[in-house]
Amino acid sequence: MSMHATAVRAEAVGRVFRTPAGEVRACADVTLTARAGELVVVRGPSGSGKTTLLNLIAGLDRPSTGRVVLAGVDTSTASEEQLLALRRERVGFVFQSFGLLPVLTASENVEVPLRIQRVAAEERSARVAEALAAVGLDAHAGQRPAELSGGQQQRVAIARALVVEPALLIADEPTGQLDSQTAAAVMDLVVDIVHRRQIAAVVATHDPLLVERADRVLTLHDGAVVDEAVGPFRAPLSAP
Ligand SMILES: Nc1ncnc2c1ncn2[C@@H]1O[C@H](COP(=O)(O)OP(=O)(O)OP(=O)(O)O)[C@@H](O)[C@H]1O
Repeated sequence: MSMHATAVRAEAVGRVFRTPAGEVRACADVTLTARAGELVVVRGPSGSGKTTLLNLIAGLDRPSTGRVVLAGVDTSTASEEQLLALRRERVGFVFQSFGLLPVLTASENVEVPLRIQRVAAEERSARVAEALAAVGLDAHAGQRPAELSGGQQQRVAIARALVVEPALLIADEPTGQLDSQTAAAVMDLVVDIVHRRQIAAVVATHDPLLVERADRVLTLHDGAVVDEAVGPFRAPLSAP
């Protein structure tokens, strides 16, 4: 993959939900591109459509209008099987609630996506060890989620997202349950991983520290982009 490969592109995407109370336009005419090594932050008040947009670009949901091209595949015309494979192999997910399985150890949690992909045992253990080391948790591999701090649990979730070597990392309020100091450490880790591994990341967050580090910030209101800003820390394209 080249340095600036497009991991996902949403083109004039809309999503309408039909409810007993009528139609809800959760996403309206949103265009967004996330390239390898880029951190895109999506922010906006509660109900502004952040989760809806993340679901669309991650291939968990399909748009009502417009299109999403994820790892080169148009999600509107892809089959359910293709979408499932795309999500498993190309997308890493991190959620506010961590989503770890409580009976499994940290390394077993990280191993789950590789088991689903039927990766051989020897390769699995090498990749799990590498992913846990990348998030600084090698010493905690045998501990269950309840035996880890919130920040450590979120780092396990990040390792689980990374172990598939995704083109796209999707994170929905990843630091929402963490105290500010732990949140800052987790955000540093995410930013470092995005840049070092050249993964495209789209993160829904209110956290000003992450907004500050973003390459692009989209602000949503009632499903529509009301502001789009280029981050101050983006390296100039023609750096000497
Ligand atoms: N499956 C659904 N069916 C009907 N309406 C939905 C559905 N999913 C979301 N909505 C509506 O779409 C709008 C956007 O919701 P969404 O969850 O995307 O917002 P959000 O910005 O992620 O909010 P929060 O910050 O509170 O998580 C809301 O009005 C919500 O009620």
